[in-house]
This record gives sequence, structure tokens and C-alpha cells, in this order.
Amino acid sequence: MKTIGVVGGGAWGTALAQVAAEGGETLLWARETEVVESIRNRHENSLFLPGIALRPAIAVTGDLEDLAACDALLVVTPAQHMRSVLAALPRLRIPLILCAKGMEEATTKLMHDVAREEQPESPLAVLSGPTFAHEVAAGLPAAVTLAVEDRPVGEALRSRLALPWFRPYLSDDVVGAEIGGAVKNVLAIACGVVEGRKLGLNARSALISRGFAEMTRFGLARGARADTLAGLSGLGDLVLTCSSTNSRNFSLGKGLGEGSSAAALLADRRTVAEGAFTAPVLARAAQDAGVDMPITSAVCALLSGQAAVDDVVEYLLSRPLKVEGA
Ligand SMILES: NC(=O)c1ccc[n+]([C@@H]2O[C@H](COP(=O)([O-])OP(=O)(O)OC[C@H]3O[C@@H](n4cnc5c(N)ncnc54)[C@H](O)[C@@H]3O)[C@@H](O)[C@H]2O)c1
Ligand SMILES: O=P(O)(O)OC[C@H](O)CO
Repeated sequence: MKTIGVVGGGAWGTALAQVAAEGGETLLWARETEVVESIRNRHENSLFLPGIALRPAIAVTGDLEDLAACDALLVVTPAQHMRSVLAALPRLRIPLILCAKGMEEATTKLMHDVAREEQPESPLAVLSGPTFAHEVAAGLPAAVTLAVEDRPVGEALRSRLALPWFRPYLSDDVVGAEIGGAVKNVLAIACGVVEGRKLGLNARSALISRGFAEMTRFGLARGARADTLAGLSGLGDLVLTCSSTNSRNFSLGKGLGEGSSAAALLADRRTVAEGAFTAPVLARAAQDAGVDMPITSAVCALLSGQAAVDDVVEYLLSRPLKVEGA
């Protein structure tokens, strides 16, 4: 696998291009002309990942057709744009590694279901885990789940992408890897609310734990494996994203907890807080699957402006006392 293409020049696509460029040729497609020019002329993505010197080996293009010559593609476009970007690519037969963390609004589908519909001849993989883009782009150590149904394809992708400081762990649980990444973004908004409302570290830890129970219930109902949900792409990413204002989702929740409206916090932002899109979709999917997800419901009520922070906290704290694990 010589040349890796990267679809999407946001922060995470750019960081993954850094990883791929260490192991060989890398071609990054960016949608914004200013990103293409910034990378081509200054080896920096000044819009989405400023201050990081990019490897000169990263080639950049604004033309999706150029990606057809690559041996595999990392697809790093936000979840709500995944379908349109995959549809705009030429028909491919190379592995697609899906890196977005979310569910499609119109259909409640996961990304690999969307990709299978738009690029039916490509083998699919999911790369997900606890990875802040700026840390990976700077070469700090990280580990991810690389979920691939076809083991030989997975091994080839792993050997092309693995570095001493970037460790992909192989899995065949594509559904589990995706559900962990999608659900943790919604839970991170809830943890941000706890931070913004100054409810304390005990409350945050309780929320992570009960949020993980929620993720597990939903994941198992959708066919995920428990060990995947407890791994890097599930619990690992949940802990990272619920612990730092480096997370866009956690920061969004913190703003809500401090009293700002979701509309004001989301207006005009160029970077993506996937949890804001995933929350209502996840609530619908949970209802369809008959799964109780009270924290997700609470986040939905806050984002839609239907409930105030204090009402949501009251709702969560007044639920019937339960048996743990039941
Ligand atoms: N940033 C991270 O640390 C990180 C880490 C792991 C996974 N992810 C996931 O990667 C995905 C991409 O996030 P990011 O952080 O790279 O994005 P970003 O917030 O840095 O940038 C926004 C991206 O959205 C794209 N975009 C905006 N409108 C679009 C449209 N109409 N069609 C296609 N693309 C459009 C932009 O081109 C840009 O690539 C998300 O699903 C995110 O959850 C991000
Ligand atoms: O900034 P966030 O909240 O999108 O989180 C980034 C990554 O998903 C963390 O693994």
C-alpha cells in the first residue's frame, strides 16, 4: 500500500495525513481553497490546525478525482457530509477507512452503512479512539481501534499506518467501533455541562460511568461487542473527551452549563461538534431499539432549548434508584 489519500482537510484529516506521510506517499484533499493553498505554500493548515508544521511529503489537492490513484483512503469528513463526499468520489475498489464519529441525521445510519451504499465495491474499515488531533499531529503517543471485517485488509492497513507512537489495535467489530465514537460525543456534552455548572468531579465521574452503561446498552442492542465498547474506541475515547476543554463537544456542554444557548454556541463555528448532530439521531435510534438513554435525552432537551440546565439536572437526579448492572 504505497499512497494513502485523505478525504477532508479538517483538524483530524490533517493529523492523520501527518501519520500517513511518515510511512509513505500521502495525498490530502481539502474542500476549502484556503486550506489547499496554506498547506501547499506554507506546510501548515492555518484554518483547522494552526501552528503545526506539516511534513513536506504531504501533497494536497482540491480535486476529488485525484484520489482515485491512491491505494486506500482515510475518509475524515464530518458525519453529516459523509454521504455527499463519498458520492462525489469516482467509483472505487480500494479500502476506505472511515474516521468520522457520528450517525447520519436523515437515516440514523452509521458511517459504514452509508459508505456501503455509496461505494459498494470498496472494503470498509473504521478508525476510532482517544485522539485529539493536535496531539497526534505533533507526534505524541496515541492508540486507536482499527476495525475491519476482512482480516488481511486490516493487517495491510495496520502495517501501512502503524508508527512507534501511533498504535492501531485490530478488531473485526465495525459496529462497536463506530457506536463508541458516536455516543461518546453526546456524553461529552453532558460532562461539559457538569463542568460549566460547577457540579463537581464526583458528578462528572458518575456521569461517565452511567454514560458508559448507556453506551453499552445501546451498543449491545445494535450488535456491538462489549469488549469493543470497553476498549479504545468506546470507554477510552469517552474518558478523554469527557475530561478536557480540548474537546469541542465538552466545550459546547460547558458553555451550556454556564448559561449560553446552544444556538449562540453553534452559530458561525467552522469546526464541528459532532455530538450536537448525533444527540437527536441517537435518541431516535435508541427509542427504535427500545433502549433507555436518559443522559442522551437530557442533552437533546438542552440542545433544543426545551429544558433549562437546572431542570435537566433535577430530572437526572430524581430518576428511580436502580440496581447497578441491571
Ligand atoms: N479533531 C479531532 O481531534 C478529531 C479526532 C478524532 C475524530 N474526529 C472526527 O473527525 C471528523 C472530522 O472532524 P475534524 O475535527 O477533522 O473537522 P474540523 O472541525 O477540524 O473541520 C471541519 C471539517 O468539515 C468540513 N466540511 C464543512 N462543511 C462541509 C461540507 N459541506 N461538505 C464536506 N465537508 C465539509 C471541512 O472541510 C473540514 O474538513 C469528525 O467526525 C470528528 O468527530 C476528530
Ligand atoms: O473535539 P471533539 O469533542 O470532537 O473530540 C475529538 C476526538 O474525537 C477525541 O477522541
